[in-house]
Amino acid sequence: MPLPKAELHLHIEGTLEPELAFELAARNGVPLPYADTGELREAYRFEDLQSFLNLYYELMAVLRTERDFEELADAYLARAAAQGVRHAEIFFDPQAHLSRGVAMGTVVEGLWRALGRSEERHGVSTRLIMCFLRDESAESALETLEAAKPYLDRITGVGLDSAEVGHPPVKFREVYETAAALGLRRVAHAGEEGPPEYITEALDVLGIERVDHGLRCMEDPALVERLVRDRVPLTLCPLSNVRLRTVDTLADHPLPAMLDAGLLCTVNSDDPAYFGGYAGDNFDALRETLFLDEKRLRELARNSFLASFLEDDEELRARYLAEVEAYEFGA
Ligand SMILES: Nc1ncnc2[nH]cnc12
Ligand SMILES: [Zn+2]
Repeated sequence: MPLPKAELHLHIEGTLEPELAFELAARNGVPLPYADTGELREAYRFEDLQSFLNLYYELMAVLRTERDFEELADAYLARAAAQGVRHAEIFFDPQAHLSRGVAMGTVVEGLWRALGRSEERHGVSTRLIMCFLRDESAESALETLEAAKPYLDRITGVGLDSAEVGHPPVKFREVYETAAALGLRRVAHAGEEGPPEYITEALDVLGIERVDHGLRCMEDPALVERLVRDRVPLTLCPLSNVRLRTVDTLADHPLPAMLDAGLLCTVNSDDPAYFGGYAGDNFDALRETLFLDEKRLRELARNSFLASFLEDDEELRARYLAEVEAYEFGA
């Protein structure tokens, strides 16, 4: 039985496996510039975040109907459950669909068909987090939030993703203020490729409650001290960092140093179809390469539930935390 965990940094569009991409391409009559899944997999060699994003946005063209989004989410939930994920807070990128003529309702209702029955079917509770693309304008983000208003009962929070460098958090001050006034939780990618100042700005200006990635905080000791003091969770994605060359190798990953510094770190898969593994694969890789012991692995699992947005169901959080404490490694 795998270690119970929550996944807090997962782009649903990044769970599109090559096989499903080809199936949806055929069903929807969308041409793909790859002969087969093998040739597509060959394209999964990334130089940096942008080279990955180019493929990520290209392949999304196959997602067109509610049924497509439902099947995408259902496939992810099945895989995640098999790797011990008990709770998933799932990002989606509506602007990448709206710009292709796919309506907000198609995306949210499609995802909801899978999420709404996930506890029953997969034993995984879920939340949805709507991300704004930071390389799009602030006006576009505001329009996206407006378009999401009829679906806010299904959306727990907002996030910020896509190309980071050159797109500082301050650009999105207004949309985050509006989101907060609507009662939405706030997270943002910061310090993945961008400098530690973006993390500070996202905390100060956007009022984020969790930092997605946050890797580069280690360059700023005062920021680390603040994150430790305020117990701000970081959603790290180790296999993603290796594939996008944010770290040279997994052995060089700062996660052990971050835990030693007292940071509230969690481990997540980001875009598992592209980066070589789901949540459990990330845990396994850390255990094998960074020699994390049982105490550390349990800490990471505990952190994932502590950092989750389960304030609306503390009983469920307590149940998950009890599962983590009772977990027997090797059993
Ligand atoms: N790792 C990542 N960073 C920024 N934007 C993303 N969109 C999907 N994955 C992402
Ligand atoms: Zn991400």
